Amino acid sequence: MKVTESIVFFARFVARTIQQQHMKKQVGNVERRRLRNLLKSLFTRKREAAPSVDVREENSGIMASIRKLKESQQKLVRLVGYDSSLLVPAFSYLIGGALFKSIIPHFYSACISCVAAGDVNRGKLLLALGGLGLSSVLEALFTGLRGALFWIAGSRANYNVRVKLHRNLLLQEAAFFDMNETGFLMSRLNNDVNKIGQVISYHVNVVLRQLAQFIFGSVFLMRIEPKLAMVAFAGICIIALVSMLYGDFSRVLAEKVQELFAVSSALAETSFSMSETVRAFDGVPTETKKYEGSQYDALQLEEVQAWAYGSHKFISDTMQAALQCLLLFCCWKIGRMGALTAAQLTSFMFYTNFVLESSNEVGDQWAKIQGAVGASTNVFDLISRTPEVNDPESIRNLLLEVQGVYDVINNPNSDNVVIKMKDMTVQYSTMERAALSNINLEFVENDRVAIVGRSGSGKTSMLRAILRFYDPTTGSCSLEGQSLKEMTRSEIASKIVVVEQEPHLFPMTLLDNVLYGIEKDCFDEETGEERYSEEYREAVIEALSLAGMPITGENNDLKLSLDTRVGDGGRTLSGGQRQRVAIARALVRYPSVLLLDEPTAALDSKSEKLVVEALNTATERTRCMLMVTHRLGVVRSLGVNKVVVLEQGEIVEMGHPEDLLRSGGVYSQLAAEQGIRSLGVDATDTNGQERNLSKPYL
Ligand SMILES: Nc1ncnc2c1ncn2[C@@H]1O[C@H](COP(=O)(O)OP(=O)(O)OP(=O)(O)O)[C@@H](O)[C@H]1O
Repeated sequence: MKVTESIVFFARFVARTIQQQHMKKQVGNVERRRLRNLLKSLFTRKREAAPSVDVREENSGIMASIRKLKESQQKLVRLVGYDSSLLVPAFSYLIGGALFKSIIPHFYSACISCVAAGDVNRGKLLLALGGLGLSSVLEALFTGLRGALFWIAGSRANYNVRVKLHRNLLLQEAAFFDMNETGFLMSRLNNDVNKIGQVISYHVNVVLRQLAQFIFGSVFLMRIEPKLAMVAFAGICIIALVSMLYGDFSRVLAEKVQELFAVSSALAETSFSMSETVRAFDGVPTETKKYEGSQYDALQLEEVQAWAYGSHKFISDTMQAALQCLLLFCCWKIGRMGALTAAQLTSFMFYTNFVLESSNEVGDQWAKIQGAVGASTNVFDLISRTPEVNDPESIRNLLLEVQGVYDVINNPNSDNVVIKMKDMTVQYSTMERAALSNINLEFVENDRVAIVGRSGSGKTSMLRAILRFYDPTTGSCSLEGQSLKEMTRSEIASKIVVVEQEPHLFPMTLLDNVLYGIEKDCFDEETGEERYSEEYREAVIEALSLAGMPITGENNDLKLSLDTRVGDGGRTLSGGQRQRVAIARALVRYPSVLLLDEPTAALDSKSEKLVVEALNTATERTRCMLMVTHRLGVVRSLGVNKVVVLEQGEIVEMGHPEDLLRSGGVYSQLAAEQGIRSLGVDATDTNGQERNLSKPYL
């Protein structure tokens, strides 16, 4: 029985092993195919992207590499904004260090000759030893200084490029962020910029040093034996050619690897930011698979990079060794003819090695620089990208002021108009149908407007157009008589404040959140940091109190203070509390326009009551309030006097809410679905607004 069990067990084991081997083979085949496709796509895409023959010729080969490197260097120098106080000493130490390093073999070979020949002249040996010691110390000193300065240069490059990139990314239009995920941009900001710093602090530093050493070494070689030196240079040129070809290949691969890392980091960022949804829907395997897939692609290409490096190293080292043998053979022949002394031959071989090592290092670093050039291309493109929605130029501002004066003279009533949309169409580039079509609207002083409509009708798009997150495709949108296109971001932000459905707070104090965007006006001598003055602090205390979130007195249940930190996204506060902080943010600013985006949608009835009260207070401080909402109950509680009903991006109804309720149109239909009926009051009655406010929400 035991024997049969063992046989069955063994048979099962063999079967399982065969099955596993088969599966492994299949996976291996799939992986190989995947890698092949990856590489194929890499180079076919490169070919597809290649334009006409002439241009292709221009863009291929070593000259193109040099040109690309030159362009990148020029951009880099412009971007990092170095001044001579750093560059001049750095390069001086570099040249000094290289010079002393190239003198060392001279004294070294002199010492060896004295020792090998058993020279009795003590002075000669001491001179050689002294020269060796002095040049070694000076070389070490210059190397240290050069290393430190290039390190600083690399760090400054990182700092400057990163700050400029961060700023330019934040300046991009909203549509840019629809197309580029946060993680993708984060990868550009961190990984790619790091590569640039590394190139300057290390690779460029090494290449320049080796290049200088190569030049000084070559001078010594030429002095000793010009004909032999020419043979050495010919060999070095061939090795350099191989290195350059490898450098070109390395750049293409590095570009792709950085791209894959950026994709991968976008995936990670999304999965972290949606961690609760991932957990709730047991999405860990899905997210892991996606992340693993993108990392795996990068890993495969990195392995290709490693093999390419290994092959290059093998080829160039072998060629170098062959060249050394050839040179030794030539030295032997020349030595036999008595054309060179033993000391000269020793010196020549030292310098040959010296020059070969330098050229080898240049070849090695060249490939790494090329790799970093690949990574930096994307960074430069992002830094130089001009946003499609941007501030007007100063000259246009001037023209506009003239136009503004003209408008005021010709249209004296325009003062009263706060927001005006004229034939405004908003179309997202990724959508075929316009989100808003041919909108004509005017909101005047004291208007309290509700924009309603079914999901996807274009309500949020209207708010975005007013905030100038997107420019109208045709037509215009103006604020207080001035086209939004002619206003700077800071002008718009000083006049329009938005309270979102789920306001995002920064992981800072309550004070900093309420005053976000307002510059600190005092300097704290104790801490040496900037801070807000007492007036600002008092304004925030008042705003928080008016927003229904007092931080002083008995009603401060949560024991909050201005310096309480609210955590990431404001997670230490409830939805209603976050909403009230956002309202306080609006209250301190006294904006011309208050925009509300579903302000009470995420709240329970108790919080809603508090938030509505706070919103009414905030609305009193503005010229005009505009609200997007699905919950029509809030239309009454906020005393809305004008409702705009949208359907498929067009205005289908507009008027006083009570009129619309009675008219039996789309609005009354939407209201009926929520159990809201007409109050039966005369909507044209000027006191109607106050009466409605005292009514319950629904
Ligand atoms: N960033 C965007 N890129 C492309 N299309 C968009 C974008 N935002 C909205 N849209 C499209 O524009 C149309 C209007 O969307 P919008 O968000 O303005 O509607 P909404 O009335 O606010 O909807 P909801 O009430 O569901 O929030 C929709 O068809 C939507 O798919």
